[in-house]
Amino acid sequence: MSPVSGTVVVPGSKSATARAYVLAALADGPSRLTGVLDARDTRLMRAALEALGVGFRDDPDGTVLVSPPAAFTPGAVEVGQAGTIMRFVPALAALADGTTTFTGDPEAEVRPVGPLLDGLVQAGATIDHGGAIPFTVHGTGAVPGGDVTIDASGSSQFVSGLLLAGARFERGLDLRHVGPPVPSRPHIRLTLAMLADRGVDAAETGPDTWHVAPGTIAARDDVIEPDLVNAAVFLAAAPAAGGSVTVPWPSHTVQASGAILATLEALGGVVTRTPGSVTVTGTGAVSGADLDLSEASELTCIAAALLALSRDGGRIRGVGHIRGHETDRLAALEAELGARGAEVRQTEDGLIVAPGALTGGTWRTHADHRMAHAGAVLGLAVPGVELDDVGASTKTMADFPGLWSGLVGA
Ligand SMILES: O=C(O)C1=C[C@@H](OP(=O)(O)O)[C@@H](O)[C@H](O)C1
Ligand SMILES: C=C(OP(=O)(O)O)C(=O)O
Repeated sequence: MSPVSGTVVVPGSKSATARAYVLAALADGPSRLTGVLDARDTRLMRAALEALGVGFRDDPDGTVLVSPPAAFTPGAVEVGQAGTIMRFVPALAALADGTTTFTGDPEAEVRPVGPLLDGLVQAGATIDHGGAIPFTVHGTGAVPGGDVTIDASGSSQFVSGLLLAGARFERGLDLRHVGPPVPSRPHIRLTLAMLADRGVDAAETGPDTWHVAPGTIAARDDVIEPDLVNAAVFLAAAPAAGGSVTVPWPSHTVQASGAILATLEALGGVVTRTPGSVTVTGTGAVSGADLDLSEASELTCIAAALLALSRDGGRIRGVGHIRGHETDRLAALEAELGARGAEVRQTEDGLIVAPGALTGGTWRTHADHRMAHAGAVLGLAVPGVELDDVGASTKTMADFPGLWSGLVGA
């Protein structure tokens, strides 16, 4: 593989777009959003909110005007595979007067959602559920709120899903987590930051407790940052193939910027920052590493692919909960990297990756966008790796193949 060289403009953040749509739907007036992600997850989020009575208007300048309804209407919500929809929208359905059903892809039906729904029930909502999709929310037009205790070790989105709507509960929300550590903490910080931007009095009040005061959520025009996790896929091409990749990168962000860049650096990338961009340079020699990805578990798939390309291999810790992501990512990585010749073993909270003589062949994406990214990264250094379904990448990027071939030229 010849070295890569180029700049990639990555679309808007999935996580920020989902929050901006939900908060605009809950707000006290219309919000204009710029730079939103247009991919499967966010299209389905719009459709879900539309089903609850929220208005969307796409303007010619690319901005989206979101108009909240006077009161949410009940409807049918299709989540696809999106954790953000299955965990963020139920609270809004509980604020509607009537019954809302939630259905999704077969892969979504094995993703955990029980603690979030139990939390809403503790807040006074009525929900029929068996801990997973499909489930039914019987809204009464109001949620009493108050004290809620859940185990959010399965997903930070259980916390975010309650915090986002907590101000609209009659008594607000006092949320406590009890259980093993909550993963993906930067995503909770993103939730709190976006609530603060909208005038909501919401804060982490202790290591595992959060308070949201009751009140209005102010409408706000907002500009969505690029998706830094998706940017990492392109940056990872530099250590995998050698060369240099630049992406626009906000100077100040509450996305997991530090964890993402530290991970790429640990794997052999040389990171250079300028105001507004990041460049990663590599030699094609990937470094072995022992990585704690509990703050940035979405990086696991590309990190495991890079470790398989390294001379010494390494370990990934702190990501046991990703067995409940779009697929069981630890099992999928063990299977696909193993099939290509790496020695990969699951641990309780991650993976041990020992390099082997890697060979080409079919890389199954397991209907998971981040598995598609991992296969693409691996294929830069291993001839003949073929993804069975690059279409899985449309979950969070409408045109990953176009952006990828624009960078790597194939
Ligand atoms: O709130 C969010 O936008 C997200 C939170 C994280 O979920 P987990 O806490 O389940 O890892 C992350 O992995 C997911 O891609 C997006
Ligand atoms: C886990 C992910 O997504 P979701 O928002 O569906 O949980 C992900 O994008 O890696």
